[in-house]
Amino acid sequence: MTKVLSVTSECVPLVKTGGLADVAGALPGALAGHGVDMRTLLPGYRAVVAQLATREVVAQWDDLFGGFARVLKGALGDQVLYVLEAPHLYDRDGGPYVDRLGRDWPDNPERFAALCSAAALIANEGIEDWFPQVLHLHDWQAGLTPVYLRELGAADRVATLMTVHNIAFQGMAPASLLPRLGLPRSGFHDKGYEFWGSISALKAGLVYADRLSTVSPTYAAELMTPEFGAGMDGVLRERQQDLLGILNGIDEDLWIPPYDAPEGKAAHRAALRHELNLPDGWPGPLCVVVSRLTEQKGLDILLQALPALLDRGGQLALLGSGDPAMEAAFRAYADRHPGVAVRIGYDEALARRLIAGGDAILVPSRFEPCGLTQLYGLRYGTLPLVALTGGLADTVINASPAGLAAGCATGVQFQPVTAQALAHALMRLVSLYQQKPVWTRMMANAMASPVGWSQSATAYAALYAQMVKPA
Ligand SMILES: Nc1ncnc2c1ncn2[C@@H]1O[C@H](COP(=O)(O)OP(=O)(O)O[C@H]2O[C@H](CO)[C@@H](O)[C@H](O)[C@H]2O)[C@@H](O)[C@H]1O
Repeated sequence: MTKVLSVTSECVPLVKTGGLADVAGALPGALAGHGVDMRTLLPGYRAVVAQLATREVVAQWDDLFGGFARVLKGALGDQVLYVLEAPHLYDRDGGPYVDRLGRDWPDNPERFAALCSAAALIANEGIEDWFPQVLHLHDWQAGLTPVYLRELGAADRVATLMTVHNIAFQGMAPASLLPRLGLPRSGFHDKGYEFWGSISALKAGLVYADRLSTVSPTYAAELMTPEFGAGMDGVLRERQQDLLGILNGIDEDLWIPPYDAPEGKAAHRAALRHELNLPDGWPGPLCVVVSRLTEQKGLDILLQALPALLDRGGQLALLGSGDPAMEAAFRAYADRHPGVAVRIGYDEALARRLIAGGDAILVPSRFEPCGLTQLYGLRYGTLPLVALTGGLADTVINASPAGLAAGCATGVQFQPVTAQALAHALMRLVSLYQQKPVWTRMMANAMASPVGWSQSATAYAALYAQMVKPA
C-alpha cells in the first residue's frame, strides 16, 4: 500500500467552488482498489467543521500562523479525512477564498501557508502513527508544502506531487510576507518562488515538488507554451521530464443518469422544459450549460453565437454564477428570447436535471485543463459541444466525417474559440440532431465512453509507487 496524503482546499461533499472539489473528493475512493491508502487534509472552514460527526483530535500545534491549530479526524466515504481546525484562519462566514462580498480574504497567503505547513508537519511527525510516503498537492493552495518539507529536513524521505488544476490562480503574495510565511529568502529568486517581484505559492510547488502533473495530456503540452502557461510556461518547460497529464474521471456513484438508454431522455427533457418555462415542440436541440461564469469558460462568445442555435429551433438553458457583468448579460438575453432560460446561482440538483434533460452540453472554454461537465454530458448521453483545447480535446470524439464514418463520434469540437467558429459548430450540432439515427448512435457512443476513474486511478497509483523514496 502506498500511503498518500492529498492536500486540498476543497473537497466534495464538504466544500466545493469548482472541479477541484469533485476530483479531491473522488480520488481516495477511486484509488482504494489500486493499492493506495489515500487520506485527505482539508482546511477546517466553519461549514466543514460543522459537518463533522465527531471532534476527535489527532494532532495539535500551539502556534500555526498566529493561533492554535488542531487536526480533527473525519471520514470521506470509507477513507480518512483530516480537517485542519485553526479558528483564527478559517472560522468565519463566507467562501473558502472570498468573503461574502466576493473579495479575497486579505490573509489568504497565511491561510493556505498554514495548510501547507500542517501537511509538512504531518509528513514529518506522522499522524496516528501513519506516515505518508507521498504528498499529493492540489493547486497553489498546497504549493508551499515542498518548501516547508525541506525546511523540516523531510524532503529526502517524503515525495511530493504538485497537480495543476488551474494555472490561472497562482497564489501571489507580496515579498514583504517572506518572514511571516516562514519562507527562506534564499529561495526568493527567479529559479525559486519569486515571480515578478512577488511570492508565488504555485511557482514554489512547480519548482520544488518532485513530480508535476495536470489533469489531461493535451493540457500538459499546452501548459508549456506561452499562450497557455500564464507566465509559468518557462518553469514547466524546464521540468518537462517530470510533468505528466492524467485525465480526470467522474465519480460514477454520484453521477448516475436516471435512464440507461438514449430513449430514456425524452421524459427528462420534457420535465426540464416545463420547469424552466421553455416552450415545447421546438425542432432543434435543447442545449445546456453548467459553469462558473468567468473569462476561462468562453461564454461571452456563446452570447454572440446564440442566434445560430435559436434561429434553427434550438434552445438554451444555462446555470451559472460568477462575473456580475456576464450574469447580467445572460439574464438580459433570456428576458428577450423565449428559447433561452437562465438561472444564476449554484445548484447541484438543478445541474443534474439540466444534464439529464438537455440534448447537448456546451463547453466553449478558452482553456480547459480537463473539464468535468463534458464528462457528465457523455455519461448522460447529453452530447458535448466543446472547444478543441485541453481535456476537452482528449475526452470527446468529434463528429468529423471520419468520426462519423467510423461510427465512434461522441460530440462536436470547434476551434478557434471565436463566435464565428462556435456559431458554425452550433449549426453542425443542429444538423446532426436532425439526423435521428446519427444522433442516437452518438448518444449511445457517449453513454458507453469510459469516463470513470479506473484508467486514471491506475496511472496515479503507478506514479505514486514510482515516487516513494527509500526509507
Ligand atoms: N452554477 C453551478 N451550479 C452547480 N454546479 C456547478 C455550477 N457551476 C459549476 N458547477 C460544477 O462545478 C464543477 C466544475 O468543474 P470543471 O472541471 O468543469 O471546471 P473548473 O474550472 O471549476 O475546474 C478546474 O479544475 C478541474 C478539476 O481538475 C478541471 O477539470 C477544470 O478543467 C479546471 O478548470 C462541475 O462539477 C460543475 O457541475
